[in-house]
Amino acid sequence: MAVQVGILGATGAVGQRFIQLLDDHPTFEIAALTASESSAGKTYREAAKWRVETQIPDDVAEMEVGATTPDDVSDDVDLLFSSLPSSVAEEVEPQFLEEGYVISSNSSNDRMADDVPLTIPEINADHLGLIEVQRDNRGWDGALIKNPNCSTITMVPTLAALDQFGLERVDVTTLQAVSGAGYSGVTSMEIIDNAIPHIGGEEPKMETESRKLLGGFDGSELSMHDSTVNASCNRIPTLDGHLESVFVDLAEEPSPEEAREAMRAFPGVDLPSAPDQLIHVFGDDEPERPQPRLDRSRADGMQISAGGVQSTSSGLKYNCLAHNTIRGAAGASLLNGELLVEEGWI
Ligand SMILES: NC(=O)C1=CN([C@@H]2O[C@H](COP(=O)(O)OP(=O)(O)OC[C@H]3O[C@@H](n4cnc5c(N)ncnc54)[C@H](OP(=O)(O)O)[C@@H]3O)[C@@H](O)[C@H]2O)C=CC1
Ligand SMILES: N[C@@H](CC(=O)OP(=O)(O)O)C(=O)O
Repeated sequence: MAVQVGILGATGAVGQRFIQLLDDHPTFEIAALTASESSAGKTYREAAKWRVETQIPDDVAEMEVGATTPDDVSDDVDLLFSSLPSSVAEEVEPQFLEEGYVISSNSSNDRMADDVPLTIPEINADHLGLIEVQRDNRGWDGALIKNPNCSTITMVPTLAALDQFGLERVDVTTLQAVSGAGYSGVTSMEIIDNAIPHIGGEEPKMETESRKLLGGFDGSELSMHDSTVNASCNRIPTLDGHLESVFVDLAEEPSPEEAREAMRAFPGVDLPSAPDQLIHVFGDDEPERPQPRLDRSRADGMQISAGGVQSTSSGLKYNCLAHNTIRGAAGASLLNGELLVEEGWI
């Protein structure tokens, strides 16, 4: 039977991606859409300024948008996807959790909380065990699970693949697409013919979230991975797709080909929205790849790409890329929702 899902913040940039990705989903059926008070009571077609390249599915277009309160969401909804501004999510998500809802959230609040699973299914599905700890700590009947920041999720699968060689230090510089800032985040006058070498709050997120994702879980407590991570985050005038230049120090000295093979061989998961191969790796015959325009839509935007792998004096350097609003946002929450179903939490 279909799992009934709701989307909190359904009219926004990430909310629209949820609707696109949930169209014809084999397990999930959209049963509730919420947004701010100014959208509540309107049909989705009236409320959303639709900007995704595919059309609004007809059944969704005519659904009524509710306010973002538990009273406006039916008890029949089994799973909520959350794409609210984090300041709003911080206030509203606990109201739903107290009512027993399970939330797969893309918002950044609570990502680093000790009792909140921050999960990429291919990397650390075992961290879902924290839900028991969370329920004990907070007295919620529901459960809160987060996916990481879009720049973090672009890099972490490659780091997870290289950790078999003893990951000690990471230095990363990002080239991030404008869609990450939302539709009104950077103006055309600011970004055309330009690059902005600062994205507020982004660097600490990459430096901490990646160590939580790569860390261990002993059944009751998380431990952070003991590498050092330094990030420099930059906005450039691409629309979608974050490209990152990564330098890693490793305890061992794998050749570039061994590193490429480790990334290629990194296992995927058997979930409906997961790519068959998590990381697409370009060989040294294509040193100019990955590129945002050419590679962001691999496996419907769910695959990570890597290339340009070369040795350095202390390890390796390479480039990686992911679609920031799909693998980096709505697709990441969707995959976590599929994991919650697969593991019996819903
Ligand atoms: N864009 C991206 O690439 C990424 C975004 N994120 C995160 O995802 C979240 C959503 O981002 P994005 O979709 O770009 O944001 P948008 O501003 O495009 O959308 C925000 C959504 O939240 C709703 N909303 C705003 N204020 C309230 C409120 N007070 N009460 C209830 N609902 C409200 C809006 O409804 P209404 O239309 O009625 O105003 C809209 O549906 C953010 O936390 C962001 O940081 C994370 C990773 C990547
Ligand atoms: N800050 C990211 C997008 C984002 O909203 O991240 P987070 O989910 O950590 O708030 C970007 O600018 O590309």
